Amino acid sequence: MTERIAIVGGGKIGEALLAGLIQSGKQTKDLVVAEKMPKRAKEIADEYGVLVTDVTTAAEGAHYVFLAIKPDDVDSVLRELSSAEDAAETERVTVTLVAGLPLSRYENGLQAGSPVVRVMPNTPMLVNEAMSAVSVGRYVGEEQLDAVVRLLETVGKVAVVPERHMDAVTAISGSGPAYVFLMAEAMIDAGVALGLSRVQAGELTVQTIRGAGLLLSESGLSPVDLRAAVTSPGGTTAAAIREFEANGFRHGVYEATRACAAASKKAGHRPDIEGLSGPNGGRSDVDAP
Ligand SMILES: NC(=O)C1=CN([C@@H]2O[C@H](COP(=O)(O)OP(=O)(O)OC[C@H]3O[C@@H](n4cnc5c(N)ncnc54)[C@H](OP(=O)(O)O)[C@@H]3O)[C@@H](O)[C@H]2O)C=CC1
Ligand SMILES: O=C(O)[C@@H]1CCC=N1
Repeated sequence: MTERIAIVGGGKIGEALLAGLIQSGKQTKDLVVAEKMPKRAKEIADEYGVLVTDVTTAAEGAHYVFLAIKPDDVDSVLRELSSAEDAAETERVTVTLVAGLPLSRYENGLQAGSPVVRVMPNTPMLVNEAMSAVSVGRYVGEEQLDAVVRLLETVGKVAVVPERHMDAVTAISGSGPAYVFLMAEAMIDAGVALGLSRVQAGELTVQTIRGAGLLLSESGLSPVDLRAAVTSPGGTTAAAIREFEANGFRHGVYEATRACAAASKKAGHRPDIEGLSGPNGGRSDVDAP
């Protein structure tokens, strides 16, 4: 039997998931998207040839419902999903991609005993190169977890992590692509400042990041060894690295990822979001403030 997958939210990450699943061979008839913005709904339907509809219709008969919505939209979607609990024999697994919000939040919002998996993916999913970290809710069976992991593996790599690590994961792999793109932007601007054309600086930068990424993932060598191999004694790279260090590059990365993890943790604490209770906003995996 083919498995039907619903994606609620056709934004950036919802589209990345949809595109990745289609590229990996999923049939469009087994995919459905719920998107509330009419313009965006039409774009998704035209581009990918999938049914784009409302949450209730999308969830009907779906084996997996992926939530790719912003935290503020979660409560209303959970209410819709809960009241739309279908009569089908298949048990639906809810897979949330939302940053910050704990599993308990969904388990409390859906019907009692609903299986929920929390995932922190990233946008390279668009080209089947995602890094997805997965935490498992308490009502998820082994087969259900295996099935979600298999689905996510069609669009990249998957790691299963304890939920208490999700804020850190968000700071490294969830938001991580943005740091790399920021580095690319800065290198292109720097190339222009050194007299290269923007097009040429772009080509040099993109291929350098691509090549360095492949070397890092395929050579089996550590970043320390790979950097040392570029850094000839008394040479040009050493001059550049000295400036990076003097300008606090490493410190900047520590501080930026700390701020990111804190923002993720804060999302799980927000008292203004209904349904949260207790000092940890319903979370059992964080220390009381
Ligand atoms: N972007 C990324 O790299 C990553 C994002 N995430 C998580 O994914 C989630 C979505 O992020 P992102 O894709 O960037 O955000 P977007 O704003 O691009 O996408 C969210 C989409 O969901 C739509 N939506 C909201 N409520 C409903 C509803 N009830 N029914 C149907 N559609 C709805 C929104 O419509 P409207 O605009 O009209 O509200 C919007 O189009 C966030 O929670 C984020 O934490 C996780 C990992 C990486
Ligand atoms: O910026 C955000 O909130 C989302 C979560 C991880 C990446 N993007």
